[in-house]
Amino acid sequence: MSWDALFPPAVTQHLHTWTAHLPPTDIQILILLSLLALIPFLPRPSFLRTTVRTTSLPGPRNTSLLFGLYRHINESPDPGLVYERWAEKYGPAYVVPGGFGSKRVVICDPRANAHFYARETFGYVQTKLSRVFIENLFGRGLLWAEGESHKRQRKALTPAFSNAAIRKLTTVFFDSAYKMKAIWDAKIDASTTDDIILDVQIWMNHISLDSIGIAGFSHNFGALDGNNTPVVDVFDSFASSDTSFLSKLVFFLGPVFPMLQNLPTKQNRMFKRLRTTMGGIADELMSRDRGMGEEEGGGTGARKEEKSIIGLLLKAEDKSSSLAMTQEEILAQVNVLLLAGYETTSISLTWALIELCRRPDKQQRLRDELSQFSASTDPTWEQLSTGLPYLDAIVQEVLRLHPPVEETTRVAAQDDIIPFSTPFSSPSSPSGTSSSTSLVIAKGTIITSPIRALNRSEALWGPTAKEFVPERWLDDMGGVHLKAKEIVGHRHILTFSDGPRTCLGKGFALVNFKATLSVLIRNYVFAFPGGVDTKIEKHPSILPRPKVAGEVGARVPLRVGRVDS
Ligand code: HEM
Repeated sequence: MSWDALFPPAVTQHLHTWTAHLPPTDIQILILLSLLALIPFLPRPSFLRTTVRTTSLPGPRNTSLLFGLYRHINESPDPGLVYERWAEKYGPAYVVPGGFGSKRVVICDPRANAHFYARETFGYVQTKLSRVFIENLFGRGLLWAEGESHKRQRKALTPAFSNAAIRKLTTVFFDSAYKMKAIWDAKIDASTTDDIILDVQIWMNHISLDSIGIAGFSHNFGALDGNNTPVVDVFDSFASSDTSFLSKLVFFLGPVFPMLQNLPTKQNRMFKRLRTTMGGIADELMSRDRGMGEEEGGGTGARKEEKSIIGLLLKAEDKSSSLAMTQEEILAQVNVLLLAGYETTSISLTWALIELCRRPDKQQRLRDELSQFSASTDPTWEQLSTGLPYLDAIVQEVLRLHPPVEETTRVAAQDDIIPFSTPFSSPSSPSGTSSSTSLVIAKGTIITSPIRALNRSEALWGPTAKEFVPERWLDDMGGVHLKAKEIVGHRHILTFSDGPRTCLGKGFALVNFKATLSVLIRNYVFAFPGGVDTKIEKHPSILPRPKVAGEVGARVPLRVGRVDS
């Protein structure tokens, strides 16, 4: 079969160039895709048609039939900037074309975003692609569930994330940080120089995995001890990217053909390995604590700590409870909590160290604030939460500039009208372009909230929006920019998203982040071996990670020396 039968000459020329480099299996997959590609152009059956039409919106022109502009966005060094520039050109609502005639509406207005997030899980739900992806990666747990099922699962887990529960975990976070300190100290002692070079990204991975393991599941993965357990291996392997043509194809065509997520690409095989490994761990953790409860009369062990994550999961096995979960849901929660907690925390800590290397003056100011604690005392939960304004400002600024989850994409489960505070333009009116503050959304429309763009928008945060300025969170700088106050997420940033799906582990993450960073900055001085202007690039992984330009893999080597050396 020839491409020429399917596509016009301009397209076939591109396809011939590509396929010349592809093995036969990839060609077969491309042929299959081409046939599937015709589906969107077939007339839709009447029962799928809706009488409501999404307001027609302006937007960038499509440049690729196969990938639309999704590849352009994803492969850009700063996808947030791409969205921001389009917002400046087309207004706070615009359409971005995807592959094969698909498209999504991007909303860049604070009020529109508040409305969108508030309606998550009922009005706006995971796209088919996300559901396949989430199911492959985590299973059918909290992240996969919608509506009432999501509500029930979330209610069952919420007590583990109360302030009282997190306060008790503070010592766990410090214990992990001191364990890492002991290892680093030994390395420095063994070195002939005063400082050593460490790839901090891998260390932040290991401390994040150990902290969530112990705090959430009373399980020590031993990543800091150098254990090469399967789970550590699998997590580490995420930092290596899969840049094969097939993987790219699957990634970019996924929005149109979600089932492609099931093809055996390197990344999908990695996800499968993770699921199998995690399934084994989840089973082991649950049966260990289930056994403990039975042996000790059901009133001890994990059951005694009923408000811990594992305690609540065990409780959810009780079928008579209104918050009962199926075994599949319970195992999926273990995956969600481990992966959601590990990946995001590790990326944020790495970015914090990068920003503090770029600005040694700010690193020193943080150290000065922390100098009120002697070698044998650490900040309490209260101090970490509200008593250390510069630490808080640093953490908040890192989360604003580098949100690990860069956007939220959902599909409208019902027709809706999204209110805007700033009028957007629509070319649909009979008299030409009109402006409006009500965006009509038809069921089935895909919507994107560009988190990174909103967190770093000059229109919202002022001229220093792209700079690392922790002082903006302090009163002496007059606080957050007036316009940014219209954003309703956690302290006017959307890093933890918002609404019914807002990050469940936010309190856990913030205290862990602050406890770990406080130990690191009190004890070590960090610097780029290549100087403050060292270039940082994006490294594709489950979530994009930072890397020092020129390094192989997601490596961030930093010079680490003792504070008093
Ligand atoms: C800096 C650290 C973190 C960031 C930036 C972050 C961010 C987010 C975001 C943006 C979402 C929404 C995802 C979506 O709707 O698609 C989310 C959900 C979630 N996060 Fe986090 N997260 C962090 C740490 C954690 C930690 C440490 C845990 C657990 C220990 C956790 C548990 C969860 C869970 C369970 C959900 C799903 C909530 C739901 O669907 O109802 N997160 N997180």
